Amino acid sequence: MEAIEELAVQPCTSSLYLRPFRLSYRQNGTKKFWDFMRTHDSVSILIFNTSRQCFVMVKQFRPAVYMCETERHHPQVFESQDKESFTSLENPLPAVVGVTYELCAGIVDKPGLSLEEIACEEVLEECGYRVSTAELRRITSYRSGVGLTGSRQTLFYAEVNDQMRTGGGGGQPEEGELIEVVEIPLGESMKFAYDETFPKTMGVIFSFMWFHNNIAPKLPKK
Ligand SMILES: Nc1ncnc2c1ncn2[C@@H]1O[C@H](COP(=O)(O)OP(=O)(O)O[C@H]2O[C@H](CO)[C@@H](O)[C@H](O)[C@H]2O)[C@@H](O)[C@H]1O
Ligand SMILES: [Mg+2]
Repeated sequence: MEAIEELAVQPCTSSLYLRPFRLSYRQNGTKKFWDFMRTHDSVSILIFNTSRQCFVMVKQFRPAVYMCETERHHPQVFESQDKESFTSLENPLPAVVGVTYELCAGIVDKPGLSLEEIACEEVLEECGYRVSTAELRRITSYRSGVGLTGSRQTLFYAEVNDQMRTGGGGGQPEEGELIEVVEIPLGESMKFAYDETFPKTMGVIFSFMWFHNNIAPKLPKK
């Protein structure tokens, strides 16, 4: 996962994944505008393995996170205004600065499928567990970015056990996905949640707290 080479950055002029727009409007008499992006909604799934009393999560290289870290070290990296040219990155930072811990998640980009069906596909592709839609519990949904995208993420909970594991997960190689499945033991989960040395999404922290409030009190005592 961590052999990232031949980095080059370029302005994005057209994309399947995001489209920038500017909305102009008048609010209580004041003229304003706001720049935003259209992106896909997403689903994410908190997975708890009851056989091993651990959370099943994914770890992956995130270019956006990597480039934020890169800009801190090389502030000029985004400065080129030329729409065509690539800026090659000399002496790139190690890829590990762009690797984050996340819930299993995926974008909602298949019009024929329900959120639950997409969630089950992601659990299988990314983590290797076969879960049916009836086994998912909807926790809630929220806006994952109100300033720039406004997109909605729906969070589910799934309990799995070792018998439901049908493969290693790891994402879809044909889509270029390279995902490492990681297990966080229940007993270490809140320490992990607040340990800033493990870069992670807010969904991880929120869902661990949800689990501790809603599921942990009802777990059979071991
Ligand atoms: N910007 C991009 N550039 C190039 N290729 C891209 C891309 N976005 C998606 N892809 C391609 O589409 C695939 C989609 O993967 P997933 O459906 O698992 O979404 P992901 O978990 O990355 O992000 C989803 O889930 C996370 C976690 O919640 C949300 O933050 C996020 O908005 C949502 O897209 C990627 O592997 C890649 O091939
Ligand atoms: Mg994903």
